[in-house]
Amino acid sequence: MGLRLKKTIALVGLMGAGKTAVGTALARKLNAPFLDSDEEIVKAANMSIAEIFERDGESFFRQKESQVIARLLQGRPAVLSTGGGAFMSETNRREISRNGVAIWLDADLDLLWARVRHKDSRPLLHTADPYATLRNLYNQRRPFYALADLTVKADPRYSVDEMAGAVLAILKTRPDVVEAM
Ligand SMILES: Nc1ncnc2c1ncn2[C@@H]1O[C@H](COP(=O)(O)OP(=O)(O)OP(=O)(O)O)[C@@H](O)[C@H]1O
Ligand SMILES: O=C(O)C1=C[C@@H](O)[C@@H](O)[C@H](O)C1
Ligand SMILES: [Mg+2]
Repeated sequence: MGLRLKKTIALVGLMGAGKTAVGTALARKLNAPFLDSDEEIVKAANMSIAEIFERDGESFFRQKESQVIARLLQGRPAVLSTGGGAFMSETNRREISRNGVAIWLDADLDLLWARVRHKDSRPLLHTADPYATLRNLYNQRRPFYALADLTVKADPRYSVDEMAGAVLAILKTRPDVVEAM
């Protein structure tokens, strides 16, 4: 039995939650397009996110991020992986709820840290104590992520594909988002 996506699913959560990895697997399961706001910004600017932060600053990045998210939400229903900070913006939250459904991939701090610690592609973690920075972001941002329509708790034992399956199981309880065909 196939499933048809009726609205765009926006995945939200901190760096390392799996928005990109799980989103890619979920889109495959739903036979839907996969979009990643970070990736779209990188393509349009022809620069990495770290380079954009360095050259133009975070607030410029946030403006571009809002524009890209608004544009991507206008297309046909898709799985949209958002940047880790996108859901902090009230404008972005409103756009997402008007046009789609937000799902928080909720991973514990230690799991997030295990996944991001060896990569230097995340400019916000270019600090003297990146673990403390991640912990601060985790504490500041959880109340905002909790505003998402749905939450899927990440289990450290899950593979990417199993986590995508857990998201799909929750989506099946939402006939306004997916329908059997
Ligand atoms: N069960 C799992 N769920 C999600 N990611 C997993 C899992 N197991 C391993 N990973 C790995 O953890 C990393 C998650 O990072 P990913 O880039 O998907 O996060 P993100 O939420 O998109 O972060 P960012 O906000 O920085 O873009 C990937 O390298 C992924 O392969
Ligand atoms: O958590 C954040 O604020 C960010 C997460 C990444 O997805 C990128 O959007 C960027 O590195 C900022
Ligand atoms: Mg990502």
